[in-house]
Parts: sequence; C-alpha cells; structure tokens
Amino acid sequence: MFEIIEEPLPGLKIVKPRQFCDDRGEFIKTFHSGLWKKLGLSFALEEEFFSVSKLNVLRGMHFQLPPHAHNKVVYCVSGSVLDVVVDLRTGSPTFGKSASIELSGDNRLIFFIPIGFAHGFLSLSDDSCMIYKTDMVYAPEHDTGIRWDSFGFNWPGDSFEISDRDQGFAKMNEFDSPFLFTR
Ligand SMILES: Cc1cn([C@H]2C[C@H](O)[C@@H](COP(=O)(O)OP(=O)(O)O[C@H]3O[C@@H](C)C(=O)[C@@H](O)[C@H]3O)O2)c(=O)[nH]c1=O
Repeated sequence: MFEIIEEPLPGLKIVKPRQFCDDRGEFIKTFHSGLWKKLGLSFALEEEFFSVSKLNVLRGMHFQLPPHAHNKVVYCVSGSVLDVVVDLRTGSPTFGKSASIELSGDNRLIFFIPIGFAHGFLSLSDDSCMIYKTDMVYAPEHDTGIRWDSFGFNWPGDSFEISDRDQGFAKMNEFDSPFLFTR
C-alpha cells in the first residue's frame, strides 16, 4: 500500500502510495497510521491544510520552533512544485545540506519531513495545490523560517513571487538552531 522509495537525507522519506485505477479514474490512500508505523513513520495527525499557488510562487523556508516543532507530510494533488528542504539539526552529518524533489499531481509522491528541517517550494505551474499534514497545531508565535536564498540552493528561474514575510527571515548563517540531531 505504501513504499518508501528514497531517503534523500537522514530522516527524510519519499513515500509512494498505491494507485487504484479503473474506468472512473483513480483512488489513492495518502495516510494510514498503522501501515506508516510499520514503515517506521510515526505520525499522529493534528492538523491539515492546503495552499494553491501560481507559477513561480516561492513559499518558504518554514518550520515551527520547539516546543511546537512538527513533523510534516506534504504532497501535490494538482500542478507541480519543486519541493525543497534544508537540514537545520545541529550535529547532523548533513547539517546545512538541502534536498529537493518534484512533487506533482502526476507523480503522486508523498514527502515526509521530520522536525529539524526547513521546508519550502517553488510552484512550477499555475495551479499547484499542496496538501499538508502536521502532528502539532499551528502556533503563530513559533512559526518562522530562514531566507529562501541563504543556504546555497540553486532555485531554477530568475523571477519569483515571494511574500514580504518570507523575504524578511534571517539567513541560514544567522539562525541559531534549537534543533538537535538524534539517531
Ligand atoms: C501555516 C498557517 C498559516 N495560517 C495563516 C497565516 C496567514 O494569515 C495565512 C498565510 O500564511 P503563510 O503566509 O505562512 O502561508 P504559507 O507561506 O503558504 O505557509 C506554508 O508554507 C509552506 C512552505 C509550509 O511548509 C507550510 O507549513 C506553511 O508554513 O494563513 C494559519 O492560519 N494556519 C497555518 O497553519
């Protein structure tokens, strides 16, 4: 039903859900707590939301600070995005490294992003709908980020639509990370 097809950096998982196709269309299960647990993905859903983005919208790089830090599950149900994460875990062998993957309504991939990563994406189409699941509710005073252009990632393109809030975040090298790497 679910298969982990890649672990781009320690703790990050790309999950491929099973697709049931028939004459009517498709059926795809995106989460099952028991089956995910068997795969080593412990995730207690608390909140779910989605966003729709136009072409070249860039959102990120976001996370919630402790004690409201959260694991996040994201996937794209229409359009496509270049999804990007960066490792903020002090002591991690991959601290400061980023990983990216295309998520789309066509490839149906699901990205599990553990606590300690900043997350963002660039919309590659005019109707990119991203679904999010988190295991800690939104805490506005702990919801923050680092600047999208401060960790050496080569975003494709040269003109992006970015919120004022996202433009105002601290740079990666100015950020004093509270996240610790644990095996
Ligand atoms: C994230 C969030 C925002 N909001 C509100 C705050 C604001 O008025 C409006 C839009 O918020 P933002 O500008 O932060 O939305 P956005 O930039 O799309 O934020 C999202 O970006 C991606 C990259 C993520 O990883 C998500 O977790 C989330 O942080 O929605 C909530 O009420 N609940 C939430 O959980």
